[in-house]
Amino acid sequence: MKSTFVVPDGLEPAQRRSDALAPGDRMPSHNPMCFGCGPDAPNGLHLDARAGEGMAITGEMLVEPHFEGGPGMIHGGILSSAFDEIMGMNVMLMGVTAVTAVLDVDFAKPIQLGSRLRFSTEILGTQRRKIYVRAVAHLIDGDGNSGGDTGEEVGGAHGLFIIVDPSVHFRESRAKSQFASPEFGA
Ligand SMILES: CCCCCCCCCC(=O)SCCNC(=O)CCNC(=O)[C@H](O)C(C)(C)COP(=O)(O)OP(=O)(O)OC[C@H]1O[C@@H](n2cnc3c(N)ncnc32)[C@H](O)[C@@H]1OP(=O)(O)O
Repeated sequence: MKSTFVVPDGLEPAQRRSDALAPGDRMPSHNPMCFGCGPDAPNGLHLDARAGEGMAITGEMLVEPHFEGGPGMIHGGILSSAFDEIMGMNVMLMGVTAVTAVLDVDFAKPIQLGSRLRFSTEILGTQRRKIYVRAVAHLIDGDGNSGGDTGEEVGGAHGLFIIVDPSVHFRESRAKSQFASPEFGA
């Protein structure tokens, strides 16, 4: 992966919450209207994420016709959103609420509409409230085999996430959401 993002030395290892999902379990959406993972978001990415081993998760996404940027190609903002979402879901393995402070994307190869993408992401470590995450995206084989990262690597990303108190961070915005959850102070 080509990147200028700097991951500091000496990170603390991230801790998986004791009741985290088992490897292979589907990661629940944190908000049904979320553009990235929400099942009810009408034009959303509908990322399907699964818990992995250790501090890793995976996800899959179909590149829909309405994700178009250049003719026949994925829009760069869509791929960025997918990386943001899948890395944000990765952080949920820790049982904390964190928001993206920095997103660094390597658009390694053009991605055509109709492709299926497989994302693999892992938490690299933490430093105080900061969580460092890395992800890659591969094409899933044309035969529909999604069992591994066997297709071409088409992108990569790093994310810096900052742990927040959800009852404070979403205090003013939550009234604008169709989704009300006690976790977000509703
Ligand atoms: C609800 C669950 C969601 C789960 C999945 C969601 C997936 C999608 C995730 C998103 O897209 S979230 C939406 C996009 N992100 C935002 O809207 C965040 C907007 N920014 C903020 O709200 C604040 O800037 C932020 C909470 C990120 C930081 O503000 P704070 O005042 O809480 O942090 P502070 O300034 O005290 O900095 C804490 C540490 O982070 C560092 N930091 C903060 N922003 C940084 C930055 N931009 N670059 C580098 N470092 C940064 C800062 O230097 C410091 O490091 P040290 O511990 O070493 O002192």
